[in-house]
Amino acid sequence: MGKPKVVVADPLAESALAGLGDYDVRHCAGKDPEALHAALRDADALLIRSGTRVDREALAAAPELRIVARAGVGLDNVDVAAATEAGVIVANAPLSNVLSVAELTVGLVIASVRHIVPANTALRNGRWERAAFTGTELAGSTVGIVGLGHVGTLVAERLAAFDMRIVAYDPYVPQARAAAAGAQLVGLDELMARSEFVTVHLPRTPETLGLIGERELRLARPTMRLINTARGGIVDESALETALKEQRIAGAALDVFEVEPAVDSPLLAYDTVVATPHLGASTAQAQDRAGLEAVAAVRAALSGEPVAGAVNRVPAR
Ligand SMILES: NC(=O)C1=CN([C@@H]2O[C@H](COP(=O)(O)OP(=O)(O)OC[C@H]3O[C@@H](n4cnc5c(N)ncnc54)[C@H](O)[C@@H]3O)[C@@H](O)[C@H]2O)C=CC1
Ligand SMILES: O=C(O)CCC(=O)C(=O)O
Repeated sequence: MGKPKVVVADPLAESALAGLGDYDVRHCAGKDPEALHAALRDADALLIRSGTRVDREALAAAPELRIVARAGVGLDNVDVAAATEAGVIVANAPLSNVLSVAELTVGLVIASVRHIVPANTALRNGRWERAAFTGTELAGSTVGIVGLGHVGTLVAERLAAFDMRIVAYDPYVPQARAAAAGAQLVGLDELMARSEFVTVHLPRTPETLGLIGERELRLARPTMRLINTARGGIVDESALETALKEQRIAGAALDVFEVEPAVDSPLLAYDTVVATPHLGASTAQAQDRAGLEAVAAVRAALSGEPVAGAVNRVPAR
């Protein structure tokens, strides 16, 4: 029997790749379905980040596959139900990068309200404009956190240190847990109406797609700034663009988009939008942790041991 075959379909930290030395490792461009399907033909394990879509077709192309290991949190790019039917373990690294996402979120809040990006652009273009870029202090303003899970809680704790009031919408979280994070649970409509900042920390599911749409944005204050470091599509981008165009909200800070790469997004045309290319997890520390956890999951699955981070149960093979 040869070495188990492990396909690496997205860029992973070197520290993680070092843990695959005793396997037959093949790299492929996971965003290209043809290349992915060809690489999966005799693969025992697949390592991915957010750039690779593991759908029913990809699973059908992988008859030997035993595990899909996601070096990160979101599993919206993996058809977990189809994997379970096919007897393939799906595992993620649920805490690996949440601190990095929370820190980027705080950065986007400040960048947005203090006009850091347009002020930088103006200065580089020879314009010393101070009055145009007057901002607002965070202290005393209200932030609405949509989704009070791992990232949402870290964001709440950090923004509380700026003396902000924290309200949160999450029907699955008990009041006591919200209170421990310094947040008051409210309904989504109340959150939209009360907040100067609304920050989204939900998984992308059929239930959350379009959760913040035209109706919700119409409840917002004209001073509201919307931050999304979770997933594109949870905020309806066309409704967001209309709200920005009509100046019904003050701005948005976006790390994620409905379609990525989002180089052609019409949202990029607005000075009131700060945008980053899905960088929430892009720190050295988060990538080391995510990659190492995903590799540990692969090693466990290929040796028939229990897989930490497995999100489904499949019969042992
Ligand atoms: N920008 C980036 O690079 C990254 C983005 N993410 C995204 O952030 C998301 C959140 O991450 P975590 O906080 O770790 O997840 P989590 O699972 O800890 O928290 C999600 C929260 O959303 C709540 N929720 C689920 N459905 C809801 C609904 N319909 N309405 C209101 N609340 C709902 C859950 O109760 C839970 O508390 C991930 O699913 C992922 O898509 C995660 C890591 C990196
Ligand atoms: O670096 C990545 O793969 C993106 C991280 C992410 O979006 C996640 O972990 O859910």
